[in-house]
Amino acid sequence: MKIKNICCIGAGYVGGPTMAVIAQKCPHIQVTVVDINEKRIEAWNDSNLEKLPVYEPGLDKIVGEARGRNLFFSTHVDQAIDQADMIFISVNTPTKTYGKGKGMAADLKYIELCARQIARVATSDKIVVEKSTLPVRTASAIKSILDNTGNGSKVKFQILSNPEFLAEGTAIEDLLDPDRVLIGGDTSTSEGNDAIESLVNIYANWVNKEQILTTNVWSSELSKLTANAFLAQRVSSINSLSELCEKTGADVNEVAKAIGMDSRIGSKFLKSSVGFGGSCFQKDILNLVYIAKSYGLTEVADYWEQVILMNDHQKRRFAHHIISTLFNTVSGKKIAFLGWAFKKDTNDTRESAAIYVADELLNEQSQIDVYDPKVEEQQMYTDLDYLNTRSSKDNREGLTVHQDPYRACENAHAIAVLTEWDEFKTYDWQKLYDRMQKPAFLFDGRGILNIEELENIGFVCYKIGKGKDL
Ligand SMILES: NC(=O)C1=CN([C@@H]2O[C@H](COP(=O)(O)OP(=O)(O)OC[C@H]3O[C@@H](n4cnc5c(N)ncnc54)[C@H](O)[C@@H]3O)[C@@H](O)[C@H]2O)C=CC1
Ligand SMILES: O=C(O)[C@H]1O[C@H](OP(=O)(O)OP(=O)(O)OC[C@H]2O[C@@H](n3ccc(=O)[nH]c3=O)[C@H](O)[C@@H]2O)[C@H](O)[C@@H](O)[C@@H]1O
Repeated sequence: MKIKNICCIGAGYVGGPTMAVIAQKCPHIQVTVVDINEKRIEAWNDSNLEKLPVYEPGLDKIVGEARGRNLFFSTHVDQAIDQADMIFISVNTPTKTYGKGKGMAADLKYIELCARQIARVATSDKIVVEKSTLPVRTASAIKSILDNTGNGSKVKFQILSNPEFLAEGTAIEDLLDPDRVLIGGDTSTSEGNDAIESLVNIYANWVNKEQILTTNVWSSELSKLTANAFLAQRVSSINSLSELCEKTGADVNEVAKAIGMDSRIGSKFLKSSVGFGGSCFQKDILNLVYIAKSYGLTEVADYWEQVILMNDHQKRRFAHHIISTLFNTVSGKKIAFLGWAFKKDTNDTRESAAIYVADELLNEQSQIDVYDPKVEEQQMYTDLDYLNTRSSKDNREGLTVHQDPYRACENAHAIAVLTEWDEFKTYDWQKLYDRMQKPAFLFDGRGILNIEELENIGFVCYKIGKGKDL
């Protein structure tokens, strides 16, 4: 089947950039991204490309090129579903906050709503593509809903799994030049194979065929959770050793380099940090743990859960190290945070380590002053309020947001680097030092600063994973 019209449900961090790239690379296909969030769609349609709801280097250029030509953003979900030959479901699949599986299982209510809506609205055959990250075997639930509700008895549906592997901050690079594209489908029927081929042909407009991998649906669904679990496990592994480095005089960056040169280990994803964040690692591992538990695989579940426990420990120990270094009290002391986003080059703050470190310090009555180049003030308060640790008013009193890093650090007792934004390395650190309380403490939670230079200025420094010479 030659695809002429694509609809994507969900205009978020995945739906927006993914569809923008498909539209740019396939000018012969009309792509409509729909969402129930009117504000988000308005922002995607804003004539000022700086106001797109997702900040990703290079995204504005691609949207600018394709929008209005063959890329559209709309709130008319039914209409877009009806007109499409292929529908991507790219809605959020957060961790459940209620009922069975609370705090672990993926909440599939948005997915189910999409499936029911597609079944209700569709008047012609459709290929439905799971783009969201889903528990293994979700496709069978989607199929059952599609076939048994709405117009399901009249129209035919094929379900594909096409998980997304982009990382935020490098989404456009990752989409334009992916390591692989994974497509799972019903390989046992000719209709299933045709559907797989239709999606392969879309990606083949810019991705080498050798990099387009086709599998059965279950392998595809499970590969996505597995990939995120492996990636997060590497971060927790190196972070666990950062603590041992600090105790023994080793330097975690040197250890990472030494092990990473072994081609069997590889050098990527070995950067020790204040803990991984982002909307997916924690949620997807918890989901994996839940699935393993539901099959009675206790050892498998416990093994992966440790990745999360290690990450929680890393965030907490960074906060506690600040407190103990500042003579065991931060009450009334000003601590400047450089960075709030969960990584550089994104405005996304979901599960960012900064939120949890701030929460611990606010519990100790610290005053926090934050500067982040891309995160908006309101977002920071929303993040803290979401934890429900204290009142909204107390969060606003405890945390002040700045547009200027030098202002944020004025009179601070300590600076903590929470995100690895490149611009932090270019600051006039002497100027920052001069404006701070003394002793001026610096806690580099990302290992990006030149500690020797800072110590020469007079800072008292801590760098994650760097032990002192014994
Ligand atoms: N953020 C990332 O970097 C990656 C995310 N993923 C996965 O992709 C999925 C989406 O993630 P994000 O884009 O980050 O989420 P998001 O929260 O940014 O976007 C999801 C959008 O779906 C919309 N939505 C929900 N239900 C809807 C409905 N019934 N009809 C229309 N719109 C609806 C929401 O309003 C929201 O704008 C998740 O399953 C996630 O695990 C996968 C790879 C990377
Ligand atoms: O499913 C998803 O959502 C995505 O999750 C991650 O992407 P993302 O969370 O956007 O960003 P990463 O670069 O993976 O970073 C995640 C967290 O780990 C931290 N990290 C990463 C690498 C590292 O060496 N050290 C480290 O602390 C980052 O600072 C960040 O907080 C995966 O890398 C993507 O392949 C996947 O598609």
